[in-house]
Amino acid sequence: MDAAARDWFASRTWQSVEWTVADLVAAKGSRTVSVVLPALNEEATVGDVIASIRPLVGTLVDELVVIDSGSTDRTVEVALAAGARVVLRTDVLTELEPLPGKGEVLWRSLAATSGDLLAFVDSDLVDPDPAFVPTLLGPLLLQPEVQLVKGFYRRPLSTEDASVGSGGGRVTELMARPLLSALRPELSGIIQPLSGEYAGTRELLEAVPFASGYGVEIGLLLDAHRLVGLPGIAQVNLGVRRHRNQPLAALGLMARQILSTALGRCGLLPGDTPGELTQFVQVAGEWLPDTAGVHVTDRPPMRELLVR
Ligand SMILES: O=c1ccn([C@@H]2O[C@H](COP(=O)(O)OP(=O)(O)O)[C@@H](O)[C@H]2O)c(=O)[nH]1
Ligand SMILES: O=C(O)[C@@H](COP(=O)(O)O)O[C@H]1O[C@H](CO)[C@@H](O)[C@H](O)[C@H]1O
Repeated sequence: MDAAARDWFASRTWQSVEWTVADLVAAKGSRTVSVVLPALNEEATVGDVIASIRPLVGTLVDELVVIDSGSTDRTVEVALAAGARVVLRTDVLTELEPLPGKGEVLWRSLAATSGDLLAFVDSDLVDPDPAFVPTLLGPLLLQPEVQLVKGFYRRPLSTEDASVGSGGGRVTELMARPLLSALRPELSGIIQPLSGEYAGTRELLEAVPFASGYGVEIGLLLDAHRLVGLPGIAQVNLGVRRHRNQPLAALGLMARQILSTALGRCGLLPGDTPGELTQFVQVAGEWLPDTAGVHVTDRPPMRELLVR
């Protein structure tokens, strides 16, 4: 392991946490916390994810927001019934036509919320752990230098025994981790670089661009490293994380978006370069090409748009 990564791993990894919610509320002082759940057609799971966080609202958490990504199912209704505030991507920055993608709604969530600190939690989690948010917020509230906290966990695939499985994080293991080891070995100590559960300061999150698609996590990690260095980044053990696993072909498209963003952030590919991915499907015994466009736009740092 890269020497800097090894030193960072030793000093900024919490394998277990000693703080309580009460400790964090005391440390929070006048700072405010927004929890944001990006959601695209998550009617089956968003209610439970909200329920796992809602007891913190009013103490550790000041606002719990589902940012909807154009759902066509009952995500909005379920989220409202579960007690979250729901913001449609067209409700905010209305002058900008929404782009498709997870990063787009996370970027828009900065304009829809006011917390000094933000925590992002995916809406497709299965058996979400109420400790996720307090564990993520700990280093931000207790370590002044830290501006980005990534969660890590054992990730069973939905087809595996949840008590021992670890087959999840397929894009992480097969693409993101090898890519970071090649291009940014200092970040090779990050256990889950793509984890969808992470927290950051508004100061950092409004200072960096957001990749509009699935490249948002790798882009934020690379930009955080560029702006605040390893001392500004921490990682916390969240235990076990299960979610709805997409099929391999969908993860191929996700990986292609992540690759575009990472190569752009590392100066190896001009940003916003349109691309495509050709995959193959078998139809009546024949293998046929299936080509999809991959054009992931970066949204600019929010602070360039918002006059506070
Ligand atoms: O265009 C999108 C794609 C995804 N998501 C949300 O982002 C989270 C992670 O997306 P997904 O589950 O598709 O990725 P995976 O976890 O499979 O890597 C989930 O809450 C999705 O509902 C979103 O809001 N907009
Ligand atoms: O980590 C991964 O490899 C992918 C796919 O996970 P699985 O193989 O379905 O467990 O999931 C993550 O990647 C996305 C892109 O960064 C994030 O947006 C998701 O939140 C995260 O679950």
